[in-house]
Amino acid sequence: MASHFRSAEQQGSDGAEQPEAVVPEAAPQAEIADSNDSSASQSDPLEEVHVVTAAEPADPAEQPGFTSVFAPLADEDGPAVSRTGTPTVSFRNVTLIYPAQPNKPALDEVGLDIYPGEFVFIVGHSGSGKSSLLRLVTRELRATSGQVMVAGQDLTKMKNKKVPYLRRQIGTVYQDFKLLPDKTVYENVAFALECIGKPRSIIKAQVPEVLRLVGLGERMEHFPDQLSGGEQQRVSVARAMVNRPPLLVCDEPTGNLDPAISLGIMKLLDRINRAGTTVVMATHDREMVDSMRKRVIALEAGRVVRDQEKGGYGYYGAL
Ligand SMILES: Nc1ncnc2c1ncn2[C@@H]1O[C@H](COP(=O)(O)OP(=O)(O)OP(=O)(O)O)[C@@H](O)[C@H]1O
Repeated sequence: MASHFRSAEQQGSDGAEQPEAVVPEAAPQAEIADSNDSSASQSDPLEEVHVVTAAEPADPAEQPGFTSVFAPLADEDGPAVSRTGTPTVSFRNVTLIYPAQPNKPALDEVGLDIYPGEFVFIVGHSGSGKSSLLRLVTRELRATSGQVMVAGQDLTKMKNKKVPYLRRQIGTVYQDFKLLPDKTVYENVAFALECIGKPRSIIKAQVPEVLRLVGLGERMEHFPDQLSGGEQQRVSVARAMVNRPPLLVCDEPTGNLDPAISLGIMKLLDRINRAGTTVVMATHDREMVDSMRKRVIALEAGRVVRDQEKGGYGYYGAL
C-alpha cells in the first residue's frame, strides 16, 4: 500500500527554528490550530484525491466510485497487509527518559516497525509506556535517544515548525474525548478543518458526511453534554478522520465506555482501518484485543516484550 503521507519538509516554510519545548499533554487536535499556517493549500495531493466538494450531491456515498474513510462492515478478515516499503511508524533503539524520573526510562531501547494499513494494539500494565510511545509518534515528546520515524520523516530531527504539518496527517482519539464543550457536534468537527484553512464549501460538505458515517447525522446541532459517552467518542473519531489522515493514533479510546458501546467504537475504527488508514491503539481492553485478533505489541517497563500477529491480550511477559 502506498504511503499517503506528505513530507513535512515539503510543507513548511524555511526559517529559524523555534526553541524546542516539551509539548504539554494537551490535545494534538488543538495543535492542528496553527493559525499561521498559510500552506493549508488546496494543491495538497492527499486532499485533492479525497476532497468532497460542495458541488456534489447531498449524499456523496451514493455516487459511483465514492471512496470513504470508512469501509463497509465486513465479517471476514481484512486484506493481509504486506510489510514492504517504508514503514508508517518505525522506532530504532528508542529511549525516553522524563526529567522527573531520570533513573527510570519510560521507554527503553524500543524497536518496532508498523506498516501502512496495519492495525496494531499496544498493550501492557499501567505505566509500561504505552502513552509515552504514542506521544513520540505525534511528536508531543522527543526521544531521549534513538530514532523515531513516521512515514520516513525523522521526528527526532524534525524542527518544531514542521510539527503542525505532521500532526494534520495523524488523527488522534483519546479516552476523554477532548471535545470543546461550547461548540456543537458540527462545530467541533468543523473546527479541525477551519484550523488548517479549509474553505467553507469543503467544510460544509465534509463535516456532515463524516458525521453521518459515524451515525451522528441527526445530532449535529447538539452540544457534547447532550450526548452519551459513546456518541461523544464518535464525534472525536469523526474529528480525527475528517481530514482523512493516513494514520490514526488512539490512546484508550474505549476506556470510558461500557462494553457494548466500546464494541461500536471498535467496529468504527476497524472500518477506518479496512479503508486503508493505519491504526495504532493503546488499550487495556482485554476482551476487545482478544476478539479483534490484530497485531499486538506488549510493553513491560518500557520494553517491547511481545510482538505478535493476530495476538491476544495475553500475559505481558510471554514472548
Ligand atoms: N510527564 C511525566 N513525567 C515523569 N514521568 C512520567 C511522565 N509521564 C509518564 N511518566 C512515567 O513514564 C512511565 C510510562 O508512563 P505511560 O503513561 O507512558 O504508561 P502507560 O502504559 O500509558 O500507563 P497507563 O496505562 O496507566 O496510561 C511511567 O513510569 C510513568 O510514571
